[in-house]
Amino acid sequence: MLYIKAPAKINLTLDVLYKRPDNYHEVDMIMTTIDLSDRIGLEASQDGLIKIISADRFVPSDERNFAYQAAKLLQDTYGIKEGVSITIDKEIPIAAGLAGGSSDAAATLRGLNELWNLNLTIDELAELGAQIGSDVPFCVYGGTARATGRGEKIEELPAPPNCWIVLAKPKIGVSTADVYGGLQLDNVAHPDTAKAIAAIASKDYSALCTSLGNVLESVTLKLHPEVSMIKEQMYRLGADAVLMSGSGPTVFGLVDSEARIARIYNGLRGFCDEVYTVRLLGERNTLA
Ligand SMILES: C[C@@](CO)(OP(=O)(O)O)[C@H](O)COP(=O)(O)OP(=O)(O)OC[C@H]1O[C@@H](n2ccc(N)nc2=O)[C@H](O)[C@@H]1O
Ligand SMILES: Nc1ncnc2c1ncn2[C@@H]1O[C@H](COP(=O)(O)OP(=O)(O)O)[C@@H](O)[C@H]1O
Repeated sequence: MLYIKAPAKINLTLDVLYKRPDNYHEVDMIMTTIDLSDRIGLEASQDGLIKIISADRFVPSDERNFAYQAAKLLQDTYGIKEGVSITIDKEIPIAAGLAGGSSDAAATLRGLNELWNLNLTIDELAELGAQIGSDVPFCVYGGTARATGRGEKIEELPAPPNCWIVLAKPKIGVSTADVYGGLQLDNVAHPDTAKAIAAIASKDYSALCTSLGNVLESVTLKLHPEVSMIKEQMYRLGADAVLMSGSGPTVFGLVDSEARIARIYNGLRGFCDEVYTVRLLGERNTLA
């Protein structure tokens, strides 16, 4: 069995420029991976079948699973006759704005490249991944990147300044399509992406904290007031900066002192079931 880590991402910035004729939105965002990961196990089989095994009943076990789609795409594109059993140990909350499904697909692409001896480059894997979802190319590379286009054009960035991340996920699932669909671009505050990139380049933690922004908050916070409540609570408990990740509803806070982490974590546990303290991974994935 080959095991691969599939880390979650957060969006440090998420700007939407305009709606495109293909119904996607042109985005400009900074994403970075965190050490909250699913674990993907891959076992080759000779029957040609793709099987999904997961103890989590919310993980689709058929062709709706993005990891299934990744394996099928490789089989169809390269005429692979082998099959694979894909075991997904789910740690990343589902439909949370953390790209769990996309990361499972990306890890499956990286792992099957090795298991099926395909010898594809990481750029080729990322290009294939774009056929599965807009966040998959970023997840193939991992690390920290600016993503443009519909999210599939990836430009590597250096690791952000060292800090802790507190994540809190309210008990609601959010549909990415619904959130983009509800966006009204004439009345949103756009993040300063260039300032955030400069802050990352110079490892300036304070400047990074003041340059976070996500235009999708304008939609999700209106639909789900509990997300605003969690943001306020995180600020009150002492986080240096707080933002919703992706289309939500997960909220993350940046903290640069270990001493404050326990207070924020414990304070949030009072009224939110799913709270995590994680580190930024910063650097890119190795190929497998
Ligand atoms: C918002 C973000 C930010 O990282 O993440 P999540 O909240 O999903 O984690 C992404 O843009 C989500 O990417 P992903 O979840 O891969 O989306 P896709 O499967 O490609 O698209 C789902 C739907 O979202 C909308 N969509 C997605 C990407 C984009 N640039 N414009 C869009 O309008 C489209 O309606 C599309 O049909
Ligand atoms: N491997 C997978 N893990 C989780 N969800 C998956 C997976 N494959 C497909 N999905 C579907 O993708 C949807 C979005 O899930 P996810 O990727 O976790 O969230 P998000 O798009 O908010 O980052 C879910 O509703 C789920 O049914």
